[in-house]
Amino acid sequence: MRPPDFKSLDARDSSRASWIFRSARRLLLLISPPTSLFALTMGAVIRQIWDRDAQELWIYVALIVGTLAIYLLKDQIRIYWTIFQLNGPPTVPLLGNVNCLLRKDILEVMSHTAYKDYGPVARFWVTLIPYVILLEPDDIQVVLGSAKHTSKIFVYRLLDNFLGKGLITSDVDTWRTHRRLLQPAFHLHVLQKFVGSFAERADRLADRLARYDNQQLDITKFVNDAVYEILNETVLGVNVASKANEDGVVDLDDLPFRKGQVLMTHRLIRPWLIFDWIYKLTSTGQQEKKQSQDLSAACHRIILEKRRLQRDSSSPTKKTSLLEYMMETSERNPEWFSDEDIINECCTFMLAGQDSVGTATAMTLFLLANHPDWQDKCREELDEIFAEGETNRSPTMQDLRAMRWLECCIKEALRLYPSVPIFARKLGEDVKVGKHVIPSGCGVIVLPYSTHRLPHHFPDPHSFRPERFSPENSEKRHPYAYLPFSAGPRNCIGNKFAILEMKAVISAILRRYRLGGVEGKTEVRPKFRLTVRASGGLWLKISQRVDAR
Ligand code: HEM
Repeated sequence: MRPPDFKSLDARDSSRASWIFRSARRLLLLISPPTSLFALTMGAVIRQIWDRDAQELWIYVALIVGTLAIYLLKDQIRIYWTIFQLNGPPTVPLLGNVNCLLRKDILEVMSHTAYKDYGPVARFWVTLIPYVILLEPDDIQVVLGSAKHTSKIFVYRLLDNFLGKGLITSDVDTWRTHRRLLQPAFHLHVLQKFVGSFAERADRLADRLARYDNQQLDITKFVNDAVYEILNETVLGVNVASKANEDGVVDLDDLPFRKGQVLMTHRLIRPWLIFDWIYKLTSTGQQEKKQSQDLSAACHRIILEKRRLQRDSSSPTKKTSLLEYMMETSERNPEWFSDEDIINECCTFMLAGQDSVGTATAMTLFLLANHPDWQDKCREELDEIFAEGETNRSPTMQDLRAMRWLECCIKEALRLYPSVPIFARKLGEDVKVGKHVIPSGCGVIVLPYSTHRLPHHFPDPHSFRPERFSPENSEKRHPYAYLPFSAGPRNCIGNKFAILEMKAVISAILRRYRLGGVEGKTEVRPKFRLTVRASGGLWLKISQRVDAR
């Protein structure tokens, strides 16, 4: 069928068309200049078509579609333009650089060669989506330090099932509201209530180690058990002691928070699984969905039980966990914080606070075992805090805060082996870093594992030197050079919680045991995961102190 002959439109239609174009032009001039300019050009083109021969119609249609496509994709085009000017690892068709995540030496590349090979601003392709990697603290500060760049990149969506739609993965608007509501729960005066639980579970761990006196052991599992018990008590308010059998062995297997598995890399190296509707059809997808449903159901059961207890109790029950704090927040702000939000945030805390703290605590113990001078320094500090005869005294908040050398050792362990070796943001506006302008909408990756080992910020970067974190040495450092907990408005909300908890666990062990290295197992063999792991475990030898405090 022939297209209509526009020239045959009658005069009445033509004058109505002119009136419509004139009015539209006036209206557009009131809107923003670039949009108006674009729309006016398009209007002029359409007007031309209106007056043209039918044969030329298709050329104009093609021109319009092309211009429209460029206009709609202009942000993507700018991102690709920037990316092609940056260096980065060699790519593989379709996968981009995702295969790098599977390299055994990926952490070694991050810590030893990435900066030398690609410079402070590099590019990284996750399938067909390009990202910019920033390694220098000055550049990182521009992004992390600003409230304009608090969005997360799409990859975080792949964590939804595992972490729940809580603070880590939620969109900016939800995140802002929830962060404001939950921040007070992590103030020191609230954390103070958890110190008893930290100390009690740490003591139980120290008791459990007694049967390994003068033996070698992989400390990882012991520490992970203690951390899991602490989270059950402090986040969910589960009475862990009531779940111990006659031998003191705690059984928390009825709760599913330990069985979680992060399947992000599994999906990234199979790009078709990035699409939720395909992933949900696979057995892994269904398994992950079931896991997420189990976590939600467990939290829901606990909430109902707590509500029942509150109803049945004549006097107001004392809040002893983050869950109870969140229930109260929800009662006060039902329109902003629902039961579903409580469940999501509970799952997030349970999972975000598990391996991160477990790895950092085990790494610190391992490094102390292999650096006896620092172990002695920490022990002397503990001997000053706990007088003779105070062997059974649990630490108070003041005691924990007075463990300054121990804090330096924990910080140094987190510098060398940051539990979270990678995280990312999406830019909310253009950002200038060095000679490059990174366009708004582009994803930016931060690698603490690389930045923490830049020799111009941390001289002798691969050595364990906790004195770097003494107040006088820290003062001179760039505030964004050290990022184990990220930084800026979307940093780790559990930062102080984690440091206090680690101090409680490590000090309980150092008060009762001397730690030594195990021949042939004195090096950490770090493995890249969402949270760093140690391949082959973290081995040390423990012996009871005769002069325990
Ligand atoms: C050594 C222990 C820990 C380390 C190294 C660590 C590290 C981090 C890092 C790097 C982030 C930023 C992630 C990102 O931007 O994608 C983060 C966020 C977060 N962490 Fe931690 N974390 C630790 C312990 C904890 C604990 C104990 C909890 C809770 C009980 C927790 C809860 C969270 C939450 C909820 C966020 C999201 C914060 C937000 O976006 O507002 N973390 N953590």
